[in-house]
Amino acid sequence: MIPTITVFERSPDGGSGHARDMPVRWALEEAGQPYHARLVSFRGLKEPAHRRLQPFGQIPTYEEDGLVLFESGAIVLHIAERHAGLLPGGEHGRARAIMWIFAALNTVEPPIVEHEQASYVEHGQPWFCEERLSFLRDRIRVRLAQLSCRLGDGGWLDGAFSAGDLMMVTVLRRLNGSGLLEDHPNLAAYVARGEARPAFRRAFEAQRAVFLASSAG
Ligand SMILES: N[C@@H](CCC(=O)N[C@@H](CSCc1ccc([N+](=O)[O-])cc1)C(=O)NCC(=O)O)C(=O)O
Repeated sequence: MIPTITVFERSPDGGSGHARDMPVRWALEEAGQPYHARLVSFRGLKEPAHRRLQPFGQIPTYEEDGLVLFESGAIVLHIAERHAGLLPGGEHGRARAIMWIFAALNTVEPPIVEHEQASYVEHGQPWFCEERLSFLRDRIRVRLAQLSCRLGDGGWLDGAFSAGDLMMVTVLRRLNGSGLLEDHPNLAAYVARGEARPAFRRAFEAQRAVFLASSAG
């Protein structure tokens, strides 16, 4: 059975591939797995029909043979466990690849999202100030320096490309153009390497096509 994912009918990211259907699309493309994308409006996200799938009223969700999943990391792992190309064969390599999924979502992404929230959502709030943004950027810098040191001149985080790299590239590309990523040429090259993968390009163009169609309408 072909799985169905839910995606924004009109993504607030303007087709730049930062909404969280992107890693799911990318994983499905790496796995060579066709999928259906159900478009959900902002209003539809909050309606009972979608909340039965995703209690937080968000995308993405993943439905296949009666299974309903949410959380992009969990969906990527589910795909990776059932198709070749996203997790190494050996037990230790597999465990480390899963470790890197968590590192991306739990260690590297939080300061990035917190800085985005502060920049776009907290503007105008009494506590908003440039010092807070600067403090949050410094926290991102710490993680990027640590990751840059670990990656060194490696192609991927742990030998062959894995779901851990898919998630880490997804997280890091949110910093494209911020200057923070560019401060570490090996990280910028790592992200570009991920974005150059044919599976990434297919996923990116698919999500962008949805946005462009919504803009034409
Ligand atoms: N932990 C969940 C988080 C899912 C999530 O944040 N979904 C967001 C879209 S991706 C997050 C996102 C949104 C916008 C941009 N952007 O660049 O504009 C980037 C990422 C959503 O549905 N938001 C609607 C709502 O909460 O009402 C997961 O990983 O699946």
